[in-house]
Amino acid sequence: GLYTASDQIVLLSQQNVGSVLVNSSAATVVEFYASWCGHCISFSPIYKKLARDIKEWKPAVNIAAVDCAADENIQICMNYKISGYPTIKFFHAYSTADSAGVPYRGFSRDVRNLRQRIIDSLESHGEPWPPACPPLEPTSETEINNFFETNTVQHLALIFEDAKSYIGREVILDLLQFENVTVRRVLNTESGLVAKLGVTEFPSCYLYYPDGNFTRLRVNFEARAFYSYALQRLPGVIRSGKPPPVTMELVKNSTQEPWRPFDRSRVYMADLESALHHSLRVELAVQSVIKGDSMIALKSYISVLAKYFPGRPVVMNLLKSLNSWLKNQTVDQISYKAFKENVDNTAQVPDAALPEGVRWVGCQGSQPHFRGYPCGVWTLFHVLTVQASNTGDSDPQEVLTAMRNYIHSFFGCRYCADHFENMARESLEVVNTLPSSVLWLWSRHNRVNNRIAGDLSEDPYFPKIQWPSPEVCPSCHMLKDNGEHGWNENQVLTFLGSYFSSSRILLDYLEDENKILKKQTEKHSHKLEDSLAQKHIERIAREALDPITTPVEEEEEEEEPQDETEAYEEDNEGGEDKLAASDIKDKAFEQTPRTNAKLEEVPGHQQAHKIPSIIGMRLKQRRQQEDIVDLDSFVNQHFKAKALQLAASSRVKQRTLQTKVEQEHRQELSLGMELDAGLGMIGLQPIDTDLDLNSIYQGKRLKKRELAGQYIGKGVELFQRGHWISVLSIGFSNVDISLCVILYAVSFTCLVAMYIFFRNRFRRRRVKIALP
Ligand SMILES: Cc1cc2nc3c(=O)[nH]c(=O)nc-3n(C[C@H](O)[C@H](O)[C@H](O)COP(=O)(O)OP(=O)(O)OC[C@H]3O[C@@H](n4cnc5c(N)ncnc54)[C@H](O)[C@@H]3O)c2cc1C
Repeated sequence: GLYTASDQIVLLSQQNVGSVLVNSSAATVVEFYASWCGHCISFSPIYKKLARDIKEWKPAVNIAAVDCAADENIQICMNYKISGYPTIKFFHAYSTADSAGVPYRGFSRDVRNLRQRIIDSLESHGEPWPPACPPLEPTSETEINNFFETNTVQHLALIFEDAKSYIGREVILDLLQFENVTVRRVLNTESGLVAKLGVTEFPSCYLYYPDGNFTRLRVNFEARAFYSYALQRLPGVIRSGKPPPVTMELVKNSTQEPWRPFDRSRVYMADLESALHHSLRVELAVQSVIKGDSMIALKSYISVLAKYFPGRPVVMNLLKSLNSWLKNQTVDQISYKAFKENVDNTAQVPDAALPEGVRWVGCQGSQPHFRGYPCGVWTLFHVLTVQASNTGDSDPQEVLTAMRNYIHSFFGCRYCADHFENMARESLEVVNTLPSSVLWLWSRHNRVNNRIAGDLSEDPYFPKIQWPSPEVCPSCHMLKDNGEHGWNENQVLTFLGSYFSSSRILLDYLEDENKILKKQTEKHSHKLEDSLAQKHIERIAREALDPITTPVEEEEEEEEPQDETEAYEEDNEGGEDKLAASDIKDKAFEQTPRTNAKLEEVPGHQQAHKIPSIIGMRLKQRRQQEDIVDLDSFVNQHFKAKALQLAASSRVKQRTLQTKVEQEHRQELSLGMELDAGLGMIGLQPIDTDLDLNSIYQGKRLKKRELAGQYIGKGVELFQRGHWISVLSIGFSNVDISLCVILYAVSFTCLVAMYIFFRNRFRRRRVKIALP
């Protein structure tokens, strides 16, 4: 069909037609159309616009449509005697089942005329007046004088106008979903009231209070949109069913974070960085492997970020290194883990980091579930479109396409993603200039605002409005010749250019760059330390898997490195050489998937592998410790022996069952069990086989490596537990063991000597007694 549910249009079908059109509390306007009909296609944008325009009238009027070209709907269209398309019919509230609706013959292709026609239809409803529809007739002085005797609302708004004007009735319906305000229309012929309030302009709007005081409503233009906007924002006026916003409560808001005061007319870098953090470290993490469309989306997203994000140098360095790494990926898929290592800058590109965690400022919500990330995404892409347009020579669709793809592939709210995709499909291709790309995103964002205004997801402190409001940008709004509200797009463009410009972005509440880098270095120190420990175990496991090409003594013969950096580098190189000789011939255990080529694009990358001195020191200590831990080596040898046995059996199995994935799984399982048994033999608890070594297992030998990895994983665990292996919590050294052996030998010799001494003595005594 030509419409979707996101168009604020009820889609009629055999299932719902009865409940929507028959005995409903709301009146319904229905378009009967055929999706193949040219007139219907060209009318559909007007009908959608009408639905958006009178969205607030919903309790009184629904907008619906039915596609008569769909087989399943033919019967509906026959029942309503539809003979041409498009046909529009009005169904009064509480219509009966035999009602055929009132046709709008020769209806206008103009939203304003259609809206007024709907008001005429509503007014033509006989008695009793439907309760869902507010009174639309003009009020009188007597009624106003007695109004507060029977009503408790805070505000009474009076719209003075002539009899032909529809503004009063439109505003009454626009305020239908709001509490604490009542709107009535007063005709210019109501001379008593006109004189009492001194009204000279028609239309004009006055607020009338219980004590008889009154004040004129100040608006930029005396028109429907301005009255409605201003009245909806009066103090105490709330959407039905929403809690009233209380400023004090917001300051002690219900989120865990302290409230950060902010200027609503500015963009905050903290929001943009928070959006990046959430997007790159949380939202993308859902896909463990990024491939196909997602890979294209990710590349274009990171590319526009690297190009246009107006970030701090430290963040820009990170985005650029990430972009070059992604660009150099020749394979059509990557693991999220590999990507994340780059986001966390494990290669330690100098002065490059993305702060971790979120600090919402302009995107703070009054409750944890409001605002935050989606607000950050919108803000981020508005900033990017404005930045791109400032460059002057970019592809007008570059940022929008990146956004479209990102939202399509990754945005967690799938419902939102589908709607956004519909909008993009509908009109993105018409964007052919940089200013039009800025305006496209602004107007589509406003469509979303219109659609979700009043939804549960709306933060009552930050209501969805058609943005920017007349207060924020008066010149963006204008009155068209027909009295309708219009946008002055040139002014809007100027406003957006300034609002989202990099020079106006506030840097308040940002984490200090040095702190971010320090935190990152500390994190990497721990990671490197762990990886060195892991390398040690890998070596043992490799020896276990292939003792012929990797002599066991090799480790003992290694020379002490000359300095800390060397120690790390030698260790790295040695590991790779030995790998080449081992049974696992290809580079299964490369520690970082990042290639050097990509780093070259980032200034100063040469220092990337320089390890912090703290790591080197720990490395030295570890080597010295190795010399005295004999029981460690005992455990390692024991493990080697066990691993050797298992590896031999795994090789045999693998040769015969190479391609049978299922059987490999079984094999892994049994190996795990055997290994657990082996660990049991050496007095350790069986350990989890769930060690996550995916990032170092690449290429076609994945399965084979996984098997080896099981051993290495176990080894790492063993190493961590057994490096200082203890019996009854006591550590033993060479000297301890030697003393034990000597003591044992001495005590054994003493016992033997005593035994011989006493035996000889007893023998001699027996000989004496036996003699006469
Ligand atoms: C692509 C996308 C699609 C979404 N679709 C849906 C959906 O279908 N349903 C749903 O419930 N939620 C949807 N959301 C979430 C929703 O739009 C809001 O982001 C969310 O409710 C938070 O609202 P907010 O009050 O922070 O303001 P947001 O709408 O997030 O706006 C953020 C900030 O941008 C500025 N702004 C507002 N309007 C405009 C504009 N027109 N142009 C430029 N700047 C503007 C304002 O300063 C505002 O504070 C979507 C989000 C995104 C990113």
